[in-house]
Amino acid sequence: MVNIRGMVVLEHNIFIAWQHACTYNLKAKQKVMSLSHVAPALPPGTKPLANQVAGHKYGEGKSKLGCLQHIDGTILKPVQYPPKGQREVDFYQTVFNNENTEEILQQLRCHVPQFFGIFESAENPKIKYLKLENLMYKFSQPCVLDIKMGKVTYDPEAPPEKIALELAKFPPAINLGYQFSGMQVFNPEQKKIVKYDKYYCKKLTEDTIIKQGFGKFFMIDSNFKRSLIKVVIRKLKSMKDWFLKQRKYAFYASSILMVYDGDKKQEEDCEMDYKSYDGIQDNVGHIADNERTVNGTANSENERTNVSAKMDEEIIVDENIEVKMIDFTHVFHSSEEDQNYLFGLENLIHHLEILLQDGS
Ligand SMILES: O=P(O)(O)O[C@@H]1[C@@H](OP(=O)(O)O)[C@H](OP(=O)(O)O)[C@H](O)[C@H](OP(=O)(O)O)[C@H]1OP(=O)(O)O
Ligand SMILES: Nc1ncnc2c1ncn2[C@@H]1O[C@H](COP(=O)(O)OP(=O)(O)O)[C@@H](O)[C@H]1O
Repeated sequence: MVNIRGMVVLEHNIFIAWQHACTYNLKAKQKVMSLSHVAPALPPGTKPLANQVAGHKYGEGKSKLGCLQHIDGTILKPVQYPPKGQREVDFYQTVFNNENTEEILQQLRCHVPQFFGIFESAENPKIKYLKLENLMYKFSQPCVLDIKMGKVTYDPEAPPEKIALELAKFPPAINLGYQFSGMQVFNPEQKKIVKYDKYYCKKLTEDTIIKQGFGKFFMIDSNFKRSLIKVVIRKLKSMKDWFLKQRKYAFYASSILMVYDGDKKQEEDCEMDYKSYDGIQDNVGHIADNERTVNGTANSENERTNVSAKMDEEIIVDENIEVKMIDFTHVFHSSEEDQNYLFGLENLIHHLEILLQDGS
């Protein structure tokens, strides 16, 4: 049966979007084409991504397209309308192209989810998906935080209307260089997930983001996860090192996703002496600088064993949290330092260090 009211609303929406397209650009016109009032059939072995905290969700929004989870442990992210979708496809295909031997691209791989190619299902070959590592897969109760990076979140091709929209979304981003898009935390005492949606995130300010943002994510009030925060800081510093070296890309509106298991007790005594870690990390496979004797040679076999034992401990803690860059729909080629992203990254590191100092 034809639902007249639904049809009228849909036609009205298409008309509004069409007007928008005329005043904006071709990109918006292509969006009109992808408007749909029904969710597409799910490819076999998939379901809507559970625990997704931000972005396009399956069955919702204008396109009804969203991330799916596959039983094989990957996620399928729909390729979005042009040019957004193609930019993200190009990005992953370049970074994971085994024939490309550029060191800077190979170094980027550890900071993004693994990419397993483009997927399409026989049922609906029009919809293409990026097949990606599911960063939540190994966790039984994932606590998830999506942080959108950059003081500027509109790309160089954005029309004035999109610029205005982005500036209005979260004005403190100009000073912070990042913003929370969404998060969820599992409370083990109450055995329930607490969700903080985009409306909660938009209310955060420069003054509240450390305690009401990161503090909630790491459950500062009940079970403050110091060891996890230290690992996050280290991973972010490693990301920063990559950004200081790279002159390939400018990342706009890209996110950092953090995931840990809310059901797992994070052992404080798993922590190693954090100060000694940098030396170890920079010399993987070698003896750390600060573990050497004054004449520069390693003390003894015992010390070698100590260092590798410490590294093993840290690796265990390291695996307890994922910190990866996601969402590359607004990535552009650039031969300059990405100061926009770096500014946010530096603030992020600094704010987590403050949380660590003041939190307990
Ligand atoms: O087209 P854009 O680039 O403005 O994309 C919008 C996104 O902006 P971003 O990619 O982050 O710059 C925008 O992202 P944010 O909310 O800013 O994180 C939304 O996802 C929006 O979808 P919807 O209107 O909420 O269904 C997105 O709109 P649609 O892709 O759904 O049209
Ligand atoms: N590789 C991944 N592993 C786990 N969850 C993911 C992954 N990629 C995205 N997500 C989830 O989906 C959300 C939206 O992802 P994103 O790539 O930003 O999509 P969009 O382009 O629709 O905004 C993230 O906030 C996160 O919750």
